[in-house]
Amino acid sequence: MENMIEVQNLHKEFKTFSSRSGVKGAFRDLFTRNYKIKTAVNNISFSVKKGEMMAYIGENGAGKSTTIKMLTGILTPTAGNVKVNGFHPQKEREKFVRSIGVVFGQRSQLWWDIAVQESFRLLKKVYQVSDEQYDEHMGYIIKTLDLEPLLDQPVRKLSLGQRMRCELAAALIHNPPLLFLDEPTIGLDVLVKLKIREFLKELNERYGTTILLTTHDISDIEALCDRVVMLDEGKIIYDGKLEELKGQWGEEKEIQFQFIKHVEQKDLVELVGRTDVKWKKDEGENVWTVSLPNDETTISMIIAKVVQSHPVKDMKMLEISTEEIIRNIYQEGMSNG
Ligand SMILES: Nc1ncnc2c1ncn2[C@@H]1O[C@H](COP(=O)(O)OP(=O)(O)OP(=O)(O)O)[C@@H](O)[C@H]1O
Repeated sequence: MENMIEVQNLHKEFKTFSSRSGVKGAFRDLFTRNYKIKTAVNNISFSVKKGEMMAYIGENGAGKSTTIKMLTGILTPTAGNVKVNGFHPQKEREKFVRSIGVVFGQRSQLWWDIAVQESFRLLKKVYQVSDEQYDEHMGYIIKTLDLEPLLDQPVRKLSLGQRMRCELAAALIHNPPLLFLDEPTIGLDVLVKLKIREFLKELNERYGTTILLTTHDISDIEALCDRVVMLDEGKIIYDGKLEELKGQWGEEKEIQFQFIKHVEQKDLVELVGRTDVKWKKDEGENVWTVSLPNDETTISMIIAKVVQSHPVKDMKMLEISTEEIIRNIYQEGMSNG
């Protein structure tokens, strides 16, 4: 089997009921309820190859979680077919669950009050992992994620970054060939993010683990995924390489300046005097953002000019979020779906 995930014409609708107001309304609700149909995932098809690392992105409410819930067997599709690691996630639930690992940012696999080590032992039992397998595989995971100092701590005492590393380890106890990650680096500081990315890359190389992740952090995708599937209002609007997607918006870069003193827009515009360099006022005192062509000469020229003429308190390159990519694609009318 070449594909780890096969999705055909997958569709999910939610029925949401609304209540009518007043006594009369409540009375009428007794007999007929008003309901609306919300299509969360709209007839999508895609497949993921064994060993592939794929980013599944889209704005809030695009339908990412709903898709992943169907792929992991938590939700039943309204229509369509799903095959994951050779299983039907709902029909063969028990066997299926043993073949995947899941890390959902908000939900924890670990028990709050007991030591990390104890949680690992319980999960080892649940997944029926042999001692040898555990020692070999988890020994590697614990070492690579640097968990040794955390093993005796109760989970509630861990920082977010420490907990995320433990969650990852917990999801991998049975060394599943497929890993689902929902926002694995959200809220983490840069060093922990880097560590987690490094780890996932290594895992993929060592075991050929297939990884499907959702993220709002473009650098997660850059570091890990060759392929991006982008969802909008339940439909796939892009499926391809990040490079090509970047080509559609990558010509622009944004830099944010916080000036020490008040600055007028016309001063900034005159300073640079180019039409492909645009300034906008941002929230915060004396904060301005410039968008400009993404080439090094232009960028350093503009930074030099600005800093020479207006004392700067702070300056940062803005990371482009996937939301912006999507917005840009719309604005430029480049969606190909
Ligand atoms: N149980 C539910 N009942 C009704 N509507 C739902 C339910 N779950 C999701 N939806 C709706 O389906 C749409 C897709 O939601 P989903 O959670 O899949 O989006 P998402 O892309 O994961 O967003 P986010 O990035 O915010 O997690 C949304 O409009 C949401 O309101």
